Amino acid sequence: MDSEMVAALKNSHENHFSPGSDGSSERNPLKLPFIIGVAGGTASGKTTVCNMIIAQLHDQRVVLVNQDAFYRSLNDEQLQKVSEYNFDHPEAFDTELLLSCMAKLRHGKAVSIPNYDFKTHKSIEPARMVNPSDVIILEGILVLHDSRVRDLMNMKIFVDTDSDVRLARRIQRDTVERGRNVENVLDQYAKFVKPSFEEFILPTKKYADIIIPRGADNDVAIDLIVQHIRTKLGQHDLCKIYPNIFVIQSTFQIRGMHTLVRDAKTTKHDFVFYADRLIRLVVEHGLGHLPFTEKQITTPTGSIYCGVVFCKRLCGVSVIRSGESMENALRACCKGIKIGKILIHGEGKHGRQLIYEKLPSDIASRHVLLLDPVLASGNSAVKAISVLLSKGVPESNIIFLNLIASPQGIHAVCKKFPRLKIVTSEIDTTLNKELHVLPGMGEFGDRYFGTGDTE
Ligand SMILES: Nc1ncnc2c1ncn2[C@@H]1O[C@H](COP(=O)(O)OP(=O)(O)O)[C@@H](O)[C@H]1O
Ligand SMILES: Nc1ccn([C@@H]2O[C@H](COP(=O)(O)O)[C@@H](O)[C@H]2O)c(=O)n1
Ligand SMILES: [Mg+2]
Repeated sequence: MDSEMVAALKNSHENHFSPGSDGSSERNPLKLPFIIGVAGGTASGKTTVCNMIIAQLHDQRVVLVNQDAFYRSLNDEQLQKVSEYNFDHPEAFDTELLLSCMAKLRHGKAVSIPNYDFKTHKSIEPARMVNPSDVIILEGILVLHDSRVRDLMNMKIFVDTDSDVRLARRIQRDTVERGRNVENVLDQYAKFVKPSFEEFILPTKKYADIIIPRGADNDVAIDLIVQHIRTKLGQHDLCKIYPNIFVIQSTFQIRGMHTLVRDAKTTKHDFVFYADRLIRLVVEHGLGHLPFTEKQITTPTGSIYCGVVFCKRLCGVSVIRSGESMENALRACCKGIKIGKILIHGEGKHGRQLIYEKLPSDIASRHVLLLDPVLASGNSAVKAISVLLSKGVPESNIIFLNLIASPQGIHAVCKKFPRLKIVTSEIDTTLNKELHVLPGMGEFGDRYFGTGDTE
């Protein structure tokens, strides 16, 4: 990943659109759209980056709103002295109109947006009708300038392209598409565009969650952004429906590890390395859901530190065989933890049978961390959980840890066991006919233990 890429993706806290449980993308009028702001200097590639994001999000309803549409039309007096007009100043835009259009779109209403003409410096007929969508991308040089506009956004992006490259592109574009000559472009650039970039646009970079160096050339950044939007849209609903599903906060580090473990070309060695890293994160996160009591200690400086101690009566239970890959991480975090095993048989939609179990005799009095890296249909998980309950483990004492979970698996487990907790690192899109998770990561056990075809 590019070292310059800043990825402080924030938790969005509102009720966004997400696909239905059947994967359809019917709009639910009660959901708010996911709003992305894309700022950056002139000709940095904002419009091009947005079009790439839209193209890649082809299964979502996405709409692009350009801040340019909200340029104030020039009057005759201003037109006579157009070379003295600063189009790069925040006042050049009708931000009140932009806010009212965004408010309507945000609440699911179609809106008419002005159609700005760069040749006549005026809005022209016909205006553009924009329909409400699941994702709204607001793009323009100053979209991160006004705090009221920024506050609407769930994700803020700054496209950061070298200024010489931008000037060269601007000359090319404005002479071809915006009716200018080279002299006009250079004069305007020196007088207004460059100083306003430094005064108003560049300072808004600090508000960005993501900075994309090299604009549209940065395929990796665009791909990661698209994946993140998909994750947000897909995940949000399930987390709202089931308060007992916990998805660890997505970061580009985590997405990078998922990219490696999901890649069919990844070698066994790398698969194990990155799967282990992800497992460790999930285990640590899962342990954070155990009950704790407060404890004060004295540090070597003689100061008091108010801390916590976690419940010690634990047991890991791995679902053979993939779940055994998670045992080491659990042992590394909880010294001497007891580990039990459950083997379930049955494939596809057919029923599941318990083949073997080896559990501590006092398991009923322990908190159980159930280990299985992939939650697919949920059939095996439901069986394994039923075995634990039959041994007297209270449902609320079970934390089910996995790396990826399908929406179907989450529905199956969370509906039946609302008091148990699931901790996972990503929620995938769906299951295929064979009930394998998509996009998934293939046969986890084969890839981890080297029993498949991969090297
Ligand atoms: N990565 C790129 N390589 C080459 N040309 C590009 C690239 N990105 C954008 N352009 C071109 O540069 C010009 C400005 O890009 P655009 O996306 O319109 O920038 P902005 O919306 O930031 O002003 C356009 O003519 C576009 O086709
Ligand atoms: N009548 C106008 C209006 C705007 N500009 C310039 O457009 C730039 C913003 O558009 P980008 O696609 O480049 O982001 C801005 O820098 C204005 O100077 C113009 O020249 N004429
Ligand atoms: Mg543009």
